[in-house]
Amino acid sequence: MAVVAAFPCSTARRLTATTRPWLLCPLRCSATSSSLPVSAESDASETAPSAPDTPPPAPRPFFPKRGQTLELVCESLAFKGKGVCKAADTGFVLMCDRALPGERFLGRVSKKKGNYAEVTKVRTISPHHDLVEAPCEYASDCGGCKTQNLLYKAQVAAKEQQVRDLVVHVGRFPDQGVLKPIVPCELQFHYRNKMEFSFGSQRWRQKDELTGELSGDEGGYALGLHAPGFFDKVLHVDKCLLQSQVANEVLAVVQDSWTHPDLGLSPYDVHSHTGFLKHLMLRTGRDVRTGLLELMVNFVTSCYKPELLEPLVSKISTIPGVVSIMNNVNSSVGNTSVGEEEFNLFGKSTITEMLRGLTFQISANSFFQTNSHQAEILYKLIEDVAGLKGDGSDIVLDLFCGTGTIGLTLAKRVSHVYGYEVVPEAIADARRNAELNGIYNATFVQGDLNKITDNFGSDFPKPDIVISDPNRPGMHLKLIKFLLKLQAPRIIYVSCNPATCARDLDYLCHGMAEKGIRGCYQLRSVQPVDMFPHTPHIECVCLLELS
Ligand SMILES: C[S@@+](CC[C@H](N)C(=O)[O-])C[C@H]1O[C@@H](n2cnc3c(N)ncnc32)[C@H](O)[C@@H]1O
Repeated sequence: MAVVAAFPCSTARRLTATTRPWLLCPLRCSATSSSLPVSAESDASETAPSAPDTPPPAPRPFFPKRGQTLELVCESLAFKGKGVCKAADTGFVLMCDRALPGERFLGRVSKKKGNYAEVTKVRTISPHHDLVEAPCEYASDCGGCKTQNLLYKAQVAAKEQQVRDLVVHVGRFPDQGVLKPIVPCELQFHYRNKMEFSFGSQRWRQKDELTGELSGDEGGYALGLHAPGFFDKVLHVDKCLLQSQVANEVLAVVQDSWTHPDLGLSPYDVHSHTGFLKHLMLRTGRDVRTGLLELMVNFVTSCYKPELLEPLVSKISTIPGVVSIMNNVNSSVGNTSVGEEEFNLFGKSTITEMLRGLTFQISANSFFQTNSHQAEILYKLIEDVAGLKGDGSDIVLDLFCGTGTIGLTLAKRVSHVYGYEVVPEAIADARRNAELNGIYNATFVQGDLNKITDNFGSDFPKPDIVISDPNRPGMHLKLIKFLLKLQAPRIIYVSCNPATCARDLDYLCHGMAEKGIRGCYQLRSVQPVDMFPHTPHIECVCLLELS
């Protein structure tokens, strides 16, 4: 089915009605879909199935009103894990947060957005297919794990379907031939190597699980995760099933101690800009020699007062596995966890992680793939499609290289890697990681790939392989034009947003007639990978070859 609203128009560069007529001609709703104003009586003739050879009735125009209540059935999952529902006999799409495939519910129209509307769930009438009990007690509140109560097999099937819909409808590729089955994640819990919790002056909890309405609790200070959509409201959590056991131990110790009046610790208040503790970041790595987990604890505070942290540091440092305690001091009013200054309070100031036989040193603020187990698999898939010649002569261009991990894992079997990345600290990490692993054929350059000039490309030879791993907005048109001119034999497009990925694949393969841009690549494969079970995120590795 066409997931019309999987890619809201505001984020689309070129998904307009003129170039994407299916946006305005959504498919007929499926037999499972129903949406009747609850006050209206069902008209049997509207829902009766058609005789097999009678042509389908024309979709009926539908203009839902804000505040209108509809009975809906969720058909699939789309953008940001929202449930896709259709108004009966109209094909009109309504998106609902926390609706899961097969769920029948009452939804109230909260927003109208061009060719689709958003609804807020009011009440579940009958639950979704593949219902399981969410193991985490906070699953319905915290917003991180939107699909924990959906059987994992169904989660990955929904992700695969989402990629298929986007590749077909946004990318304009045939349904058959390019899409490979999704690679599930073996570890469905405890897979995240980094979590950031916030301190708050009040505990919030969801008053209404369905509408997400919050209420303040008298229970005192909070340490936990932000309520979905709120920068200033913290939901208190004692543990998170996505992080390692040792990280949960540390969280429990901090929770037990930090509010004790004798310690004089106060949470930072984002409105009054007073208070000390801003965030608690927990990063898990592995000792390169023993392979055992090692943990970095990073307190982000509004000023430098190590004496205030001392009682917590002495407790936490005794937990086996804790090898580093850091303090990032961030005196700005912003909510970021990166400090202007960083201090080491205990142990080392970096931890390590291994990927594809290389060692990476990770500091409190380094970017690193957050699921190390699945990153290993992702990078192996990248290497498999890279089609290295085997004689060490390949030139690799690693765009959006972050700390250089993808390029570095290929470096020992190629002639040279050129990496480009906008964040200076990530480039510094990439250079350090190269040295740490004895790699001297990798050059990392800081630069903004959204602002390339005609000169771009003069500093490196023509690559045999381009790897492009942009963040969610995808590639800038300037960069796409550059790649079409460069004509490298292969492009491996690694994406964390299948919608912008499908759009960019379309440009690279089919061009853009209205701008006189000709595509010159063939899409060979799209490999979805589940890096983050229970969340809406989907990663894809796509192989393009010069036509
Ligand atoms: C999805 S991450 C990929 C990181 C790396 N390839 C990896 O596997 O660890 C995207 C990277 O693109 C960088 N980035 C975002 N916008 C950029 C831009 N305009 N120019 C260059 N790099 C950018 C981000 O800082 C981030 O490191």
